[in-house]
Amino acid sequence: MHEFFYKYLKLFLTIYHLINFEPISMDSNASLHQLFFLEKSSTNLIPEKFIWPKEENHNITSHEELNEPIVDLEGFFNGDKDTTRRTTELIRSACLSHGLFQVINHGVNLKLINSVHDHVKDFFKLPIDEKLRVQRVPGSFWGYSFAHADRFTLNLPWKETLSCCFHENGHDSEAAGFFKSAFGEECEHTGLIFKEYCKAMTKLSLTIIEILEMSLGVDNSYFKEIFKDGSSIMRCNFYPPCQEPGLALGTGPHCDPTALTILHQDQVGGLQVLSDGKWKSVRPRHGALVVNLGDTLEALSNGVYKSCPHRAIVNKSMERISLVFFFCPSEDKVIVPPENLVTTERPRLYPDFKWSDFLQFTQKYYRVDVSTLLNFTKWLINHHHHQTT
Ligand SMILES: C=C1C[C@]23C[C@H]1CC[C@H]2[C@]1(C)CCC[C@@](C)(C(=O)O)[C@H]1[C@@H]3C(=O)O
Ligand SMILES: O=C(O)CCC(=O)C(=O)O
Ligand SMILES: [Fe+2]
Repeated sequence: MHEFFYKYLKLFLTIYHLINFEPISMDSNASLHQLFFLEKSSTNLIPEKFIWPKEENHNITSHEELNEPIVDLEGFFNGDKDTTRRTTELIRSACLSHGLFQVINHGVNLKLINSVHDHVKDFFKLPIDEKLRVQRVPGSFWGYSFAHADRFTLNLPWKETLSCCFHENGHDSEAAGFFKSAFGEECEHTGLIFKEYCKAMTKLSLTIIEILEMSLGVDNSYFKEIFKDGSSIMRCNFYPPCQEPGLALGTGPHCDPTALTILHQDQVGGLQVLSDGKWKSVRPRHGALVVNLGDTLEALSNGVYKSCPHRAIVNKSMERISLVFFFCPSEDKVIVPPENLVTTERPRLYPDFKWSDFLQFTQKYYRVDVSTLLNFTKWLINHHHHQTT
């Protein structure tokens, strides 16, 4: 199968060459991104579709680091009052400014994290034709996607992704079944590991939600209720090396539309946050997990806490993997901030909405960026206006 594919690709390249009268070599170092999008840029080494506007990709060489808190959760888990108060304060200050912090002693087994990384790496090393067998179909969150080329035509991200969904009370073997049916019996194990990882992430997400409730003085469990029975998204990003790291982006600037994101990055680094008008790097730390707030949490807190604007840059020589867990509310719960966060000085910032509608907006009508929530709000108001007139 593998050989057949490359023969086919070579044939395709030859035909392309004949049509274009251009010297083209089957360079074994050329990345798949290069080979798949043969529209050549006249001046650059990468295809035009991967080149982002100047204002998005500037400052790539700046090495300023974000000064986010590194929060140790051990004291909280042990029920230590003083430490818990300090933890809550630390998280509050990060959420008031840019919405990102890291956690250590988070209770997630480091062996499990490494094991997911190994499986993910093996998956992305498979020949492209095998990966395409589990290609994500539009509207679904299951499967493989290559530069999102099936969804977008411009500003393509320099990455491949593998995604799945996770529902606490879902079918026991959903992920296991997906891998087994796609790659055969021996891959059932990969699915089980994914499932275990998502379970651990859900547990940690609920812990963090509890701390966020305390930090906002919200009645215990108001937020928690909204997440009961929700279906979350797990996404693995693979960023191949890129000859023009200053022109491309691995993941473009955006805020996650979801509520809470727990991210594990390898030691290569590339995650950046927009803070005080500058892109700052989030330094990879062994064993730590990066937590950031998404738009749904900003709406839930009536704008008190900030959804974190971030992106991922690419690297000239190293590949990079990040494991991202997007914690989502239950589909039909209405996102309304609790009473104590709505006052005359701070009126409602966002209208009521259901997570299912917001998710649909991001998949059908809008490409997620740093202004998704604002534009969704406008869309909702417009939509409502049309329905009532
Ligand atoms: C609801 C979602 C849309 C995206 C996947 C989940 C959570 C985050 C979103 C995303 C990852 C943010 C960056 C841009 C995006 C297009 C991507 O690079 O994958 C986003 C996802 C998407 O629309 O599929
Ligand atoms: O890979 C990263 O570090 C960031 C990925 C990201 O922001 C996302 O998948 O939403
Ligand atoms: Fe993100």
